[in-house]
Amino acid sequence: MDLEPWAAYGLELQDLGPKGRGLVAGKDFRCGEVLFREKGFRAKSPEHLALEVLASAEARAQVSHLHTGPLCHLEGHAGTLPHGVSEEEWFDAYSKVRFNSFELNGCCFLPIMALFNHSCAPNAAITQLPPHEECHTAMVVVAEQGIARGTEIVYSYNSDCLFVPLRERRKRLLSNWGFLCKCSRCQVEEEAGLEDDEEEPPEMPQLLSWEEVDLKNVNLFQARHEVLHHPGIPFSERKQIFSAQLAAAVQLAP
Ligand SMILES: C[S@@+](CC[C@H](N)C(=O)[O-])C[C@H]1O[C@@H](n2cnc3c(N)ncnc32)[C@H](O)[C@@H]1O
Repeated sequence: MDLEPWAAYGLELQDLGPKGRGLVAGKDFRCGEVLFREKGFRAKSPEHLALEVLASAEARAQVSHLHTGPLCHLEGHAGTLPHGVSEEEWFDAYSKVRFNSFELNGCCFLPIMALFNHSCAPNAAITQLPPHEECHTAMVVVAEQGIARGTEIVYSYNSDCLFVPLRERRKRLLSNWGFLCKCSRCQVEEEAGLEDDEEEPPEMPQLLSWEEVDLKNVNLFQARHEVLHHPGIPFSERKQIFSAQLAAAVQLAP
C-alpha cells in the first residue's frame, strides 16, 4: 500500500489527542464535494472479514495501521482458528475489523475510511456508490460552509446517533463502538449539563424538505445546524431532512 494514500486526496493524518489519530483537511473543500472514495472489503460479519484478512498477506498489510479496540468487548472466534493462526493474531485481526467496520448490506471494511473519527455534528457523510454489490463508498462534504483547511473531517458512524439526546448517543456509541464520544457537540452539551437535564421543546426552524433537494449549494445546508441541535424535532423528521441533504449533496457532486 502507498505509504500515505490519503495525501492524494488533500488529507493529512494527525494525532488528535483523546480521539487518537484522525484525518484533517489539507485544503479547502466545497459543500457537496466528494472528498474521498474507497473500495473496501465486505463479508457477512466481522468474524468472516477477520478470517479473510488473516488468509491474505496483502489484506493483513492493508489493515496493519488500524486502531485496535478494547479486547474485553470481543467474544472471539466461535470455532477453530485457521491453521497456523495464533490466538493473538486472531484477536488483533478481529479487533481491527470489529472496531473499524460498519454495517452496509453486510459488514463493510474500508481501511482508509477507518481513519476518520466520529462526530455527532459531522461535516461529512458517507454514501454507497454503484455497483452496490461492491463495497464502494464515497465521502461527501455536508458542512454548510464547506470544510476549511486545517479542520478535522468527521462523519457519523451511525446517523441515528445524530437525532437523539447526549446520554442516549453516548450509550449507543459506547456499546457499539466501545468509546466515550469526545466530539465537539458532545463536549459542548456535556459542559451545558444537558446529560442530566430534561430537553426543552425547540422552536421549529426553517427546514429543508424532500421537495427542496434541487436547491443550490449556498442554501443546501442552511437548516443543518438547527436539525442537529434541536432535540425536540421528531426522529423521523430529522432522518428525512438529513437524508434529503445527503441526497442533494450527492446529486451536486461532480
Ligand atoms: C475507526 S477508528 C478512527 C481512527 C482512530 N482515531 C485511530 O487512531 O486509528 C475509531 C476509534 O477512534 C476513536 N474515536 C473516533 N471518534 C471518536 C470520538 N468522537 N470520541 C472519542 N474517540 C473517538 C475511538 O477510539 C474509536 O474506537
